[in-house]
Amino acid sequence: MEVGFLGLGIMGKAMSMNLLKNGFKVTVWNRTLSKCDEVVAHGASVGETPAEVVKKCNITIAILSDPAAALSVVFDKDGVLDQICSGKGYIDMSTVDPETSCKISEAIALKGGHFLEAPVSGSKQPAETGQLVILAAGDKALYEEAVPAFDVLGKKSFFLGPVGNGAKMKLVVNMIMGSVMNAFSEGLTLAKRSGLNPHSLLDVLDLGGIANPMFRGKGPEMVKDNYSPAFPLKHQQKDMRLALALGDQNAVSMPVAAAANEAFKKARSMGLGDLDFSAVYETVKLLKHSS
Ligand SMILES: NC(=O)C1=CN([C@@H]2O[C@H](COP(=O)(O)OP(=O)(O)OC[C@H]3O[C@@H](n4cnc5c(N)ncnc54)[C@H](OP(=O)(O)O)[C@@H]3O)[C@@H](O)[C@H]2O)C=CC1
Ligand SMILES: O=CCCC(=O)O
Repeated sequence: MEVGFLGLGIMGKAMSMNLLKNGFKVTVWNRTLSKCDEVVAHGASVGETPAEVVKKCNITIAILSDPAAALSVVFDKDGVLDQICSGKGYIDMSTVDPETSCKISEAIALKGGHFLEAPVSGSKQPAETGQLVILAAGDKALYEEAVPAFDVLGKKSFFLGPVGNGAKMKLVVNMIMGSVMNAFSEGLTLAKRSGLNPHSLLDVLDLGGIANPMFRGKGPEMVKDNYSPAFPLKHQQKDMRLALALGDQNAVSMPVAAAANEAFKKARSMGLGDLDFSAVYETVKLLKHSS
């Protein structure tokens, strides 16, 4: 199977390499073209523009930073819309808001093409090992056609119905994750400030009812102040912002998520946006004792 792949950031690079490893023919494009070199060394071809990739491949996957990037790659000159047509499918795996997905879907349908949104749960390591959770919605026939690729990229795929439902599910999940990360940061700080060993806290948490892979994976690194990026903090803050907008639209009061969003904004203002989202811990540590 031949697929196009747009966007070779942390996720896109790992996912396209994984497709190559599993025998797919892959043609890649990235805004900064030099980032294609490593995947090309592993057998990928390069397209000079998104349009060139779509022209060559019947299915093109994208995973880009945010709604502005997702829209630009489709609508700008030499973008996806230039070449999408009947018989071709476009799958956007970026985390965006439902409105962005719907806008892309409508434009592609007008050209006779097929669209699926398919944001993912899971981060750099699950992307490298094909253990993502795929939250697809939109064109069911395209979903079925993409299952062989999804089976390589993920451990489980969900088809959630009409376009927008994948984006909504992803935003709800990441809203919860961002709020939990803030509570975890406060807990680690409280443990340390009150004289406890933070490693003991991690051991206790890992044996209880709120044990989870995030505490297990990120906790020891946070204690070492290591925020090497798997999921960049700027993207987590984008997801909180988009989830809060979804809350506005649905009149859902979300004070916990709103406070978490403020902490991620604070972290961005401290220049931590390109670090892992666990660097929000630094905003809690920053608050000094008042007595
Ligand atoms: N990292 C993670 O753990 C996860 C991330 N996600 C989501 O996946 C998406 C990608 O994340 P990740 O790989 O971490 O992000 P990165 O920041 O590592 O990569 C972002 C990608 O988007 C491209 N890009 C940014 N702006 C534009 C633009 N205007 N036009 C074209 N391309 C653009 C970048 O190109 P260039 O190289 O030129 O800058 C790069 O390829 C995001 O929506 C994120 O929320 C979802 C699950 C997990
Ligand atoms: O969107 C990013 C999700 C990161 C994760 O699930 O660990």
